[in-house]
Formats: sequence, C-alpha cells, structure tokens
Amino acid sequence: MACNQPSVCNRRPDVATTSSWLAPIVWEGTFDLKVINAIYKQQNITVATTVFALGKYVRFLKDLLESAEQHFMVGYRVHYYVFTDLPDEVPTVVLGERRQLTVIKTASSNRWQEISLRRMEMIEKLIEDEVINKADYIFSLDVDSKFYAHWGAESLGDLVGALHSWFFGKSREQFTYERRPESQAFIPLDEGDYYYGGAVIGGRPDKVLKLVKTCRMQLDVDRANKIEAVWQEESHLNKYFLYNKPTKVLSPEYLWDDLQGKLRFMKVVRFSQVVKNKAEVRSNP
Ligand SMILES: CC(=O)N[C@H]1[C@@H](OP(=O)(O)OP(=O)(O)OC[C@H]2O[C@@H](n3ccc(=O)[nH]c3=O)[C@H](O)[C@@H]2O)O[C@H](CO)[C@H](O)[C@@H]1O
Ligand SMILES: [Mn+2]
Repeated sequence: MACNQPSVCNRRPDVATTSSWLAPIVWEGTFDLKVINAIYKQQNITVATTVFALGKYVRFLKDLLESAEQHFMVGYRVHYYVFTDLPDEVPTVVLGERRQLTVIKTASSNRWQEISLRRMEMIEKLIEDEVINKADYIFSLDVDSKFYAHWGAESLGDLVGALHSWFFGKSREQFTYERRPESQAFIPLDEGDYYYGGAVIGGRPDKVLKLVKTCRMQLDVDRANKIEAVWQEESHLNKYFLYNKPTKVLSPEYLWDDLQGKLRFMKVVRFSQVVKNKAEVRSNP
C-alpha cells in the first residue's frame, strides 16, 4: 500500500513500535515530524539539557555541543546546563537563536563511577532549584557522545528512556542488571522489559525529579550498606523503569555506539557514544 497518509499505515513492520504497556518506541518511519512539530511549536516549550564534563571528559564537550546545535531540538528553546570542575575549559560554541548555556562549577571525584552516579543528586538539585519553574522538558545526556542526525520533538514524553544499543534484541537474562539481592538495584532473572542506557534520560521535570530522587535515595542506601551496583546509577535507573514504566521509549537510533556496525533495522543513527580510551580519560579503572 502506498503510504501517502502516514497515520493510516505502518512503515516499520520489521521492529516493535510499541512496548507491552503500549508506550511508543520511536523509530525512523514511525512518526510524522510535521504533525509532531505542530503540536509542540504552539506550546512554545523549553527543553533543559544537562551534560556533565568533569576532568578529561571536558574534551568531549565541543563535538557534543556543536553537533547538538546541528541536530538536537532544532527550532526549540534549549537551555544547556554544563556541570564541570574546569569551567575555563568549556569551549565557546556558537549557539542558535533561543538557545543558551549555563556552566555550573562542580566538585569532581577521584572515581569515574562516583562522577557518573552523582549526576542523579545534581540533576535532582538542578530541577528543584531551577528547571521545575523554567523548562517544560529535561534531558540528561552523556558527554562522550555526538549527534549525527535529527533528534527532535518526537522524543518528548512524560518519562523517556532509551534502549541501550548493545542489549537491543537480547533476552532479559543477558541484561547486565544488578543481580545481587543486597543492592537496591536488584532485578531477578525472570523480570525486566529492556536494558535502558544511563546515557539518556528524559521527560517532564516533575517526572524526572521523581526518578532522580528515587535513584539517589537507593544509591544512598547502597552506600550505607557498602555495596555499589554493577553499573552504578544505570542499574538503579533500570530498576526504576521496571516499576515506573517510561511513557515513551527511544529506539537505539537515540543511543547508538560508534563501535557498533550498522544493523539492518537501523535506518539512521541519531546520537552515538564516541570511541574513548577509557584508561586515558578516566582517573581510575
Ligand atoms: C551508553 C551508556 O548508557 N553509558 C552508561 C555506562 O557507561 P559509559 O562508559 O558510557 O560511562 P562514562 O564513562 O561515559 O560516564 C558517564 C558520564 O559521566 C560523566 N563523567 C564520567 C567520568 C569522568 O571522569 N568525567 C565525567 O564527566 C560524563 O558525562 C560521562 O558521559 O554506564 C555508566 C554508569 O556506569 C553511565 O550510566 C553511562 O551513562
Ligand atoms: Mn558514556
């Protein structure tokens, strides 16, 4: 059937386009950008976006921000919040109209795991202090990443998670969830929908606040019990999403990895982790 009216035909029979709780899974070909933009443009929304660049990870900022200006929420008001211990090393990037950037000086840590997981409490504070009154949506993005193609308002929803490219299509026993019952992030082998990446979290500020606050509290409990989940806050995020389902799921187009070959169902790579020499950029193994 010719598909000249997208709302009446399915152009992606090769992949699941809804979750089992009927949240959309966003793939190229499943949405009509004209229709989506007509919804969100009239709402005049602001999208807050947090990026953490501590220590040597400041080197990733330039490519991330420049590529975001090309591809991320183009045409919408975007407020980047860059958390760093090295404000002088934040590159000057020419921002488009209605886009702004705030640098927030943050203390670093001597463990990369700690830097990654402490994002939860810092996003919690940022939402409470500022974003809740100023933005309509918020995204948290890993800095060691780059945009390669359009990422727009089709990604917006109340609570948004992204499918981790390495685990897409794998069975749940293969997911690297936290498997020790002593951790608050524990998920038993016979549970779990997807493996979500910690690199992309999004949604309405109040919904994301509930997520980051819950994960921060679970991280605190684990810390008191001297246990750290296998993938730090990503493990806690997966636990949260298991019992608080995302209302929109971003396909691996939104969380790819430069090290991965292009697979047939991948019509486009929108956002991808760049190759990094972990031993060189991280302060510890
Ligand atoms: C693709 C993906 O889903 N990646 C997740 C994964 O590993 P990754 O290997 O992607 O973790 P990573 O090294 O990129 O660290 C996560 C983020 O923490 C920040 N950072 C980290 C170290 C540092 O010295 N300076 C600094 O700024 C930075 O924003 C970075 O993007 O697991 C991590 C937790 O274990 C996070 O959940 C990541 O989001
Ligand atoms: Mn990363």
